[in-house]
Amino acid sequence: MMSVKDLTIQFRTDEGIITTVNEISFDIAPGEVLGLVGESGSGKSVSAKALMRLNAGNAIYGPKSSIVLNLDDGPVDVLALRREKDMQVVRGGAVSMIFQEPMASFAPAISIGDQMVEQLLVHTNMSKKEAREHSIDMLARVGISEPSKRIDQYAFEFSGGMRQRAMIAMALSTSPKLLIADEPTTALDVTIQAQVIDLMKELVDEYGMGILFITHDLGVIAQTADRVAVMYLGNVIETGEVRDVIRHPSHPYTKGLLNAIPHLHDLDRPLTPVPGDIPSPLERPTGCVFHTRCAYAIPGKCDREIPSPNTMSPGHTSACFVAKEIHNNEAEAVA
Ligand SMILES: Nc1ncnc2c1ncn2[C@@H]1O[C@H](COP(=O)(O)OP(=O)(O)OP(=O)(O)O)[C@@H](O)[C@H]1O
Repeated sequence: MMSVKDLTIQFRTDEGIITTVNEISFDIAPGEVLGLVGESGSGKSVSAKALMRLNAGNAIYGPKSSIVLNLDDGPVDVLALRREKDMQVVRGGAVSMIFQEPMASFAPAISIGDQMVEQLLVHTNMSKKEAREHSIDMLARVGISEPSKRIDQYAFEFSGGMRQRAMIAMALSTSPKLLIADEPTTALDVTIQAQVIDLMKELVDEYGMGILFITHDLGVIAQTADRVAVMYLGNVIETGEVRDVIRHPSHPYTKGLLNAIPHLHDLDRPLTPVPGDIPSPLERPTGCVFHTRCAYAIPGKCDREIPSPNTMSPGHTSACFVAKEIHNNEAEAVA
């Protein structure tokens, strides 16, 4: 449904041109949840914003980059959209986005209902009355009680969890084909986080839409996504079915992310986070971008050559020179 190929995103800055996303490719099928995971600064949000053409004006898309959204009435070449009016299809129409901070989605001085109705008037053929009824239905659908009263309230009158639900209701009210969820549960406490994740899963089943779920937390990805793409400094370094990647991580970075997650059944297990910090995009390392933090780095090779994706199993690839060894070791450890 959404197909991203060789997407490169650079920004013009005072310090020069920086590359924040480097030739990444991924597809999302209807009813599928693709998790995009990586540390802060790895390029997850700028990739997601590209799908909605929401990056700032200093963004430059590489000449080979392609983003195609397949709709019932034909494919849309997202990067070729020029007029603001044409971009509406990927901004709240066929593509919707929910954010970590729901206040970012709601204007503080306009009631939740007026905002939901306005969005429906822009993106659908509904009358005002139909739009209001549909909005009330959507609020009820996401578990907000007394929706016909609540709809006239303002975002500040809702609790954090309710605001998150209202944002999901608003994002889904236009029946998008693709929902982009950027750290939607990070700011919530764990019980509400679980409720929101369950709700999103139900809605995927019910509406058959695809979800791009962005987070730095592989634990959340394990609960939500079907497939995962792990990003590091603008590159997708490992991708595959979630279970495959979590059981047999085949890139040192993915292994590092997994080693940093506490396990409730083994609280004595030491947590070993990836050492060091992600380099600035102004100082992209040569060779494999991860070599400066990698325990497996081979001097003279990893700092010079760029590893291509290696296939570990169908659909599971890792861009690392020692991917096979890591994969096999992990397989033995699990056995
Ligand atoms: N308009 C811009 N001009 C210059 N650099 C930018 C611009 N927008 C984003 N960047 C840079 O792009 C890089 C990737 O940012 P991005 O927000 O995609 O990371 P992220 O993986 O989503 O991190 P986080 O989890 O913190 O949101 C960062 O170094 C950021 O500073």
